Amino acid sequence: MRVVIVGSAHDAAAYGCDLFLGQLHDKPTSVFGLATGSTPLALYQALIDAHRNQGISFAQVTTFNLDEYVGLAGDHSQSYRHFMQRNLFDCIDVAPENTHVPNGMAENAELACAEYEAQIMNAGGIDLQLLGVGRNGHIGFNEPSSSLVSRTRVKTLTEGTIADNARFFADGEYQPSLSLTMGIGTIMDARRVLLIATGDSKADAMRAAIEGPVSAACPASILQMHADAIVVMDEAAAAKLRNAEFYRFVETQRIKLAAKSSAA
Ligand SMILES: N[C@@H]1[C@@H](O)[C@H](O)[C@@H](COP(=O)(O)O)O[C@@H]1O
Repeated sequence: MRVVIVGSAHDAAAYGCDLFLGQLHDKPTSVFGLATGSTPLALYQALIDAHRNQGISFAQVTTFNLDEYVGLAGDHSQSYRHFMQRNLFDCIDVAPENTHVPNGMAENAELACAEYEAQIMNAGGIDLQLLGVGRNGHIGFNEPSSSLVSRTRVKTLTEGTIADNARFFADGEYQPSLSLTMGIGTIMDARRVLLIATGDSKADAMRAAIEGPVSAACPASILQMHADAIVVMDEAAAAKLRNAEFYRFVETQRIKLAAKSSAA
């Protein structure tokens, strides 16, 4: 696991944007796994800026989102489909038919989940999966106690997650308590995983994920078992890491090595 500590949320977004653009340069038909929530917004804006100001094209890209609320149609202002259209897809040249979000209105949710898995497989798998993290260490909507080998399925949200996400819903507005989410096994199948965490509310989750045991009690800890996982966080989210200085040293050495090999 590459652990990268940067100065701010903006720096974390810039680091993530570089990884996305590097992947896109190497493979214009890249398959990207995408996340929602407030953390990815700055990264998505950086991708939009790259499209608008550098002419970066996403026309051959395919995307799969981590999750969607059960019971919200794609045009509902609080659905994750609507979030993605508003915050990324409507602002770049990705082909609408190449963007995929689990169907929160599916008559048969189990079948919809199986179809989602098949779509990911038919696309050739995910090249780069973006993750945020919940304050309890959840990834996607895989809450603590989720099987570490789970696939896309319906999951019940914890009270804490519902409370954390209530800020996006008006008083009295229906807020779902169920979701369709890629499983932890689905996420781990991605060839590379990038988790971004910012703010002090994520410090406990990051310490558990990076320095704790691999455990369903902290789903993000599974990234310790991924061959190419990168965790980028700001100082606030890194505040409780015991070995922060070592991670900083390792990253500076990695950058030097990369510079040397590119100069060779
Ligand atoms: N399903 C999403 C997760 O994918 C996201 O990582 C988490 C944290 O969101 P934020 O980035 O707003 O803290 O919120 C929700 O639970």
